[in-house]
Amino acid sequence: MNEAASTLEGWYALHDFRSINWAAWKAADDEERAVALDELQAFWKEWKAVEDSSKGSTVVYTVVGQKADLVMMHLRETLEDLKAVENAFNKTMFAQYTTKSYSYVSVVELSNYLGKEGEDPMQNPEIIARLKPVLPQRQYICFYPMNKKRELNDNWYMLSMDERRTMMRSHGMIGRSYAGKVKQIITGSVGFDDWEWGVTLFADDALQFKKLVYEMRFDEVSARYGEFGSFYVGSLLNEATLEEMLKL
Ligand code: VOV
Repeated sequence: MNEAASTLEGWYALHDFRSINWAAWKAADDEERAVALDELQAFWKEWKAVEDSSKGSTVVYTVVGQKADLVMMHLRETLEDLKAVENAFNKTMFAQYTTKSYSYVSVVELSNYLGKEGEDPMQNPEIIARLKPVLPQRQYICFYPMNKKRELNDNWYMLSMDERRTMMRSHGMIGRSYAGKVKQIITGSVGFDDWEWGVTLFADDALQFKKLVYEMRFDEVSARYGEFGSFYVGSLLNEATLEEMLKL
């Protein structure tokens, strides 16, 4: 049997995409809308408290285009915690004015391709911080799921560890040239969702997503072995910008 990469897992992730039912939102009266918004703002404060107690992290972004209107990305310690936050949102008044567009379940993952020999990664605070990250509040988010191919001639999983490591090194070099411009969070979803990984990128300049993803398309690991799902892009929401977005 070929050597599997060993992986480290951190917080569980839920990307929860919702669309706003504008007809229902507009049909509600002022008081109903105010109650829904208040409840949502209170809920948001609870997410912040979870983050302050280092038990998870949440960010909320708009989604541009018709795939969804917003995405709540939650990181939590367990799948039960993720389900609880999803349920709690579903029970809010605001949720009645939304429909479910898409969701993605995964877990923050690091692989050992570029790890240092002989080092126990769990003793490295940088690794721990990457496994349980506070999600960045950059202006833009980009999310897409992906696989590595398992076709007869292009089967990632039949390559030797050395071949995969060489390609991942090249991948990492391209990624590193975007340091400070794009922050990536890779979440593994084998056994959890329809694709093998979720890729979540954060940047203050959305064009850097295009440049990075395009450049990676020429790199063997993506050019030859990458398969990609739908892309979602949007901008950061906070309590104030959410209110602005929902104002009639
Ligand atoms: C912002 C830049 C950036 C940087 C610095 C970066 C670096 C690295 C390193 C060092 C490593 C390996 C160790 C680890 O950390 O796990 C990875 C791992 C991974 N990556 Fe990456 N990646 C980036 C960015 C980045 C992008 C944009 C994509 C999407 C690919 C594309 O074509 O659209 C991606 C994918 C992945 C995946 C799916 C994995 C897991 C592969 C596996 O087989 O296990 N990644 N990645």
